[in-house]
Amino acid sequence: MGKFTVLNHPLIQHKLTIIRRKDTSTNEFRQIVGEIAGLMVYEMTRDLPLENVEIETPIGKTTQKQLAGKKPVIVPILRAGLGMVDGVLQMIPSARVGHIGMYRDEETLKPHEYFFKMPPDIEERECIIVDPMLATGGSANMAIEALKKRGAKNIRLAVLVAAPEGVRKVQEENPDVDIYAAAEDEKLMDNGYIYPGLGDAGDRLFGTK
Ligand SMILES: O=P(O)(O)OC[C@H]1O[C@H](OP(=O)(O)OP(=O)(O)O)[C@H](O)[C@@H]1O
Ligand SMILES: O=c1cc[nH]c(=O)[nH]1
Ligand SMILES: [Mg+2]
Repeated sequence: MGKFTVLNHPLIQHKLTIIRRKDTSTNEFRQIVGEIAGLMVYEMTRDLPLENVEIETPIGKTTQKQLAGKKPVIVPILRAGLGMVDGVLQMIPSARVGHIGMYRDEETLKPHEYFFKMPPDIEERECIIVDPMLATGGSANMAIEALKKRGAKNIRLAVLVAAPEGVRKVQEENPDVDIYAAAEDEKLMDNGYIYPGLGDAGDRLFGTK
């Protein structure tokens, strides 16, 4: 089964509380989602492989470390996942970005895919899916499966708020994928929102409600 890790660093927890507040402005919400995403990706990439590289400093030759292999790919699930991209790119500026467009039907809560565009060679890249909310887990599972269908082998998922139901569903259907969250909340409500959550992440990021 994939690991589920809550990244409960004090800075992450503090910032998450700010964006949960219903009075937090669109501007501040957007800014802080990016900051949390950057802190999360810093924590969740501790195990990325390194390789030796020969370099020359102004003083002399030396062997040092650099990230091994092809650049990782950040995969936001549109729309809300877009809010996490810039924060992640501040930590890994050379990462590639692939997009998966998806929305949940408000009645059935089933996800629908409407866009998919990845950089080449995703089978050789670490794929980091980003989406602020893991609710039923339907969107995350569909995104993971879409990536696997195109050959992706190393996939991890970063969400801000996870419902226990969504974590279970991803672990059951995609046991090879590790999940990282800033918080695990109490439950999923009948209407598909996470309690206490932060509301509709896409609407809060883009001011669409
Ligand atoms: O785990 P699930 O039950 O699938 O729900 C989570 C999905 O719902 C939200 O997107 P939404 O469908 O609201 O689209 P948006 O990002 O365009 O607002 C959220 O950003 C996730 O992608
Ligand atoms: O609470 C939730 C659940 C799904 N999507 C959101 O944006 N918020
Ligand atoms: Mg939404």
